[in-house]
Amino acid sequence: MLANLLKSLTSKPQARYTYELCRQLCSPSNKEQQYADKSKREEDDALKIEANLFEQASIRYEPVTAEEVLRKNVKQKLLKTHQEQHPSPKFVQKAHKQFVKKSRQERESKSRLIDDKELGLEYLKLDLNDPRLGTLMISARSKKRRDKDGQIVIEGRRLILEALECGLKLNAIIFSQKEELVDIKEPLQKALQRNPQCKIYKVPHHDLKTWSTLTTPPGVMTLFQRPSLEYIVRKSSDNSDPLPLTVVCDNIREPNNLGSIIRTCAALPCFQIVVTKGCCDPWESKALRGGCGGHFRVPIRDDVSWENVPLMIPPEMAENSCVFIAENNKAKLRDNNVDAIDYSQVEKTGAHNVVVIGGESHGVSSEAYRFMSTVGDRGKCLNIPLAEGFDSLNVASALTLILYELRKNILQQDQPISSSTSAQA
Ligand SMILES: C[S@@+](CC[C@H](N)C(=O)[O-])C[C@H]1O[C@@H](n2cnc3c(N)ncnc32)[C@H](O)[C@@H]1O
Repeated sequence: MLANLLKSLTSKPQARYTYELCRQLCSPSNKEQQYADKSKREEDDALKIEANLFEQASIRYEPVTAEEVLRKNVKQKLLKTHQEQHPSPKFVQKAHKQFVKKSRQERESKSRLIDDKELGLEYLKLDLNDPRLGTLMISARSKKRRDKDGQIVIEGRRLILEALECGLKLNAIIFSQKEELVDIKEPLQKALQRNPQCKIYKVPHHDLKTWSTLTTPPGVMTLFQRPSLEYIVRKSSDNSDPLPLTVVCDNIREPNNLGSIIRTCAALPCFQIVVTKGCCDPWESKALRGGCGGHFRVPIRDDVSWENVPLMIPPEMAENSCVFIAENNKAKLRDNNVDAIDYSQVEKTGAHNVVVIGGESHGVSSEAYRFMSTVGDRGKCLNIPLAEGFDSLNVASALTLILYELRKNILQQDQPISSSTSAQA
């Protein structure tokens, strides 16, 4: 009975030690025992050497005696308990992943597919904080992912209609109130026929608020595929004859301002917009909102370095191009040793015309002045006179005035600057 009790305890290290002690005490003769111990030690040593040899080799060492198997199991059990009490970062990461996966599966099983006959749409109703919404929105909100995946976020019915009208590919519709879709259900249905993979989620308004960039988010948000430059170039020349005007945005950091600039350029319409490095992202949600659909109608060349700006001028017109800088800053004019003329006094425009507009806090850069100097006398600084005490106009307002003045000149002028005039210059 005692032997059985002791054996049952051998799985625990302390009990095993007690068992060994008892076994020694209960042994018949000390000499016999010493002999048995010696041979046991020798056997243990031999096994250890064998184990070490196997550890070095590619063959795995496996215990050969029942006692060793027992010892190995105890060791593994202790190791497991230690890992549970002091988990490694890798273990924690794996456990976290499993947890996220499990909770996602649980949520997915909870969400319901709704076939809405009134809207003629089939959508998934998601619970609060469903990770599928987060995954979708992160890809469109980060600039890096936006550039990679080419997705843009468009909020509000009016802008969504603009995008649909311009034939952009619809990738997702996220809404919180069904009423928001009633008015636009037909164009939406048409867009869905073009892309049946489009995801449609009805989400709690709180979730929509979390991902909206607007203070009062409308109840509907969409993800569209950003149109390619080639697509817009084709569309813009199909729709109307653009004026020979390129607007270069220099240091524009405010998305609302960039949006307004794009809106004006599309309204004119200009030939293209060049957004130099250092400006904000024209495809950012606020800029898109400020653009009122202008983004889908005028070609935008984004993230252009100043050394590449001259390459943006159509080559066949490069010889006969004018460069205009909108300037309000007298110190900069002095530093660059140039005079400004009144914006309404432009006498001649070129076969192509570049207008540079500066940023809210930095104004026009020195690179812009260097660029203007490359066209000699066909480069001019334009100033809009302001009342005493006023430094400047808002960038979009200043550009609008200058562009419409140049438009008047271009339309009046039948012929581009003659080569003799430019030679005289
Ligand atoms: C809001 S202003 C700020 C300029 C900046 N703080 C500076 O002083 O250089 C931004 C840009 O709008 C244009 N702008 C504003 N007011 C103007 C004016 N009165 N005449 C010509 N351009 C003007 C210029 O291109 C200017 O760089």
